[in-house]
Amino acid sequence: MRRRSGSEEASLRKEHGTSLLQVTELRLSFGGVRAIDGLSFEVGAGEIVSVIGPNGAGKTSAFNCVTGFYKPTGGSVLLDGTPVTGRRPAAIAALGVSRTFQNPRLFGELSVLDNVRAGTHLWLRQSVFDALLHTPRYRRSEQEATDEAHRWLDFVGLRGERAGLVRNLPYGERRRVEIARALARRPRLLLLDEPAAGLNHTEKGELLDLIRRIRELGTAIALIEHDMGLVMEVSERVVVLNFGREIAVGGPAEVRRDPAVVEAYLGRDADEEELAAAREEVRGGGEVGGGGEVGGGGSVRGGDEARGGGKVRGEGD
Ligand SMILES: Nc1ncnc2c1ncn2[C@@H]1O[C@H](COP(=O)(O)OP(=O)(O)OP(=O)(O)O)[C@@H](O)[C@H]1O
Repeated sequence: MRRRSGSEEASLRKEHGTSLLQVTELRLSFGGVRAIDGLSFEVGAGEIVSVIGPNGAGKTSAFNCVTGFYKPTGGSVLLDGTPVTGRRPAAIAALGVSRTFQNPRLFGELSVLDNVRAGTHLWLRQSVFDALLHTPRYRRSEQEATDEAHRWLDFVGLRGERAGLVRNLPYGERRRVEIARALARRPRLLLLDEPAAGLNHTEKGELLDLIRRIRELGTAIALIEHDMGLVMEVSERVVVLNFGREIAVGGPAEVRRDPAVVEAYLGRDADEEELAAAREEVRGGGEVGGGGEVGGGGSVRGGDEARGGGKVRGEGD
């Protein structure tokens, strides 16, 4: 088990400036289940941080607390020093936090383009008066939204038809649209929840390139991912969770050597052969997609759906 020392914290700040996202002693319970149990981690401005851990470790719950979809039962979330703990998703999005979901949540009955245009409404300045009367200002801002949506679709490399319904796109393309919509919100911090799930080898390579290009824009990225090849390749820091707590943090090379990480993925009763296999998986094979899915360990699978207990919110809440 490894915790950051005070001097490590200080050098982290020096390297990345004041943390863009600072999560401290976060707690979240669903009835008797402690989904998050005193979790602390940070993301610096422009940094790529991966959050990994076995199924049920609390990764998605942590993202849901950061983005306001779940209301934590304790602890704090600071964004650029401003407390946002327990605020609503729309308020947190307006402060520059954007996200994607484990299963893309798009408006299936809208076109590809309109899905991305929806992201621009966070910053478009339109009054009800402009919209009702279709004033020149309204028409200009609508054109601006369309142009920007096209730019983001170019940026993510969308191959499919933009005027058609988003639900007719193949899965991998829908994932791109969801990232384009998140980017259209012009975030300072982008949270990606398992963006490589369901992608083929080529698509994973393209995702790796896309994540790097997003970061070049100055956007910080927090990434939940089971594909260890991708995690090891793209992350500057990796935070490892188990049972709702951080059990290790460090650079990819450091984390994959950490015995606590291998054990978390496999459980305590593993024999030598299983441990060797798990080490290999955590290592990720050095190439994108090379590590396959890392699972095992924690046995409960989470998800986005409310199953009672803690306070859960929807986006429009
Ligand atoms: N809405 C909910 N209601 C009840 N329990 C929940 C809810 N969301 C998550 N949990 C529980 O909280 C714990 C953490 O789940 P979470 O989905 O955050 O884990 P995860 O690390 O993201 O897992 P995975 O890698 O499988 O997505 C699990 O025990 C899960 O069953």
